[in-house]
Amino acid sequence: MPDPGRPDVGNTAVRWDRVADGVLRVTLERPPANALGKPIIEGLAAALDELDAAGNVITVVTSAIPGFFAAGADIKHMSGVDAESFLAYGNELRGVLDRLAAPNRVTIAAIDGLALGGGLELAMACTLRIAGAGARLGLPEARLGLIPGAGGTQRLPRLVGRGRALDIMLTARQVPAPEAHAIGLVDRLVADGQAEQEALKLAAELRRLSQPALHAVIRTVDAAFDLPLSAGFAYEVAQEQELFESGEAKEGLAAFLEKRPPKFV
Ligand SMILES: CCCCCCCCCCCCC[C@H](O)CC(=O)SCCNC(=O)CCNC(=O)[C@H](O)C(C)(C)COP(=O)(O)OP(=O)(O)OC[C@H]1O[C@@H](n2cnc3c(N)ncnc32)[C@H](O)[C@@H]1OP(=O)(O)O
Repeated sequence: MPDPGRPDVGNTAVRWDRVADGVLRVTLERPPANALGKPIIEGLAAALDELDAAGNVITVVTSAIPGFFAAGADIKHMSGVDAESFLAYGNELRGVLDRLAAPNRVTIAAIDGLALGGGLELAMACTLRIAGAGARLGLPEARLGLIPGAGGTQRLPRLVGRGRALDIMLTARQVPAPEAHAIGLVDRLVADGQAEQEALKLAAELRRLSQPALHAVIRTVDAAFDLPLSAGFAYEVAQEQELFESGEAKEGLAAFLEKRPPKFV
């Protein structure tokens, strides 16, 4: 289990700490708006290295900046780099978000405040999103002559459907959390300012379940978007078979019959 820490003394933009057995909190803190420049990109990469080393942890990604989850890619930096650097940093950011989205981990974005552009793309790379009632989410890249370039055009339609995704990206508007919850962009809507607390509570609940089973659920649900139905059913069966032959199902079934909590990995 990783100790509380930071990537290195020089990087204060991302820190992580264990808040319960098997639950890790990754906190973004880069004033004034958690812009996703190098400090956060590199900090997230270091936090992911720790997560990979820790194995079965549930991760909550949260912010220590009042009013912001993250305001997107760093405009101040973007306006000063050439196309090659822009592409390179974009690849770095996309790479980190793709690692975050890996199906062998459960991540929960705790959103209070603004999650815009790359900040929302970061949240959409998480397994689940919990938002406080005052949060606002959007992909306003069109205001800058850009498009969401860190997975937003692919992940948003999968969450809310083509029409709503186009509405959000074409209008570049901020979606209030209650609307985001109603359309499926946010999975749980909580009182304003309570997203992190609720995310940590959910993380502790999920950690008591079989992590291989949770990872298989994520893999199988994600496969549904890429496979024809019959192939999706076959993939589901294969995942079920693999779990049934694992120690997890044997432990889960035995624990039920013995009326005791299961001891999962
Ligand atoms: C060397 C590293 C290079 C890193 C480059 C990035 C990687 C490359 C990316 C490629 C992949 C694309 C990924 C993504 O899809 C693209 C984007 O995310 S584009 C950005 C999208 N986000 C936005 O458009 C939001 C921009 N911000 C706003 O609209 C407003 O600031 C706000 C959030 C609505 C808040 O408005 P206000 O309350 O009026 O407050 P201010 O505007 O004064 O902002 C306060 C303060 O925060 C600074 N700030 C806000 N957003 C950003 C930002 N995205 N980047 C940098 N700084 C930001 C703002 O400048 C103010 O700072 P201050 O002036 O006080 O110093």
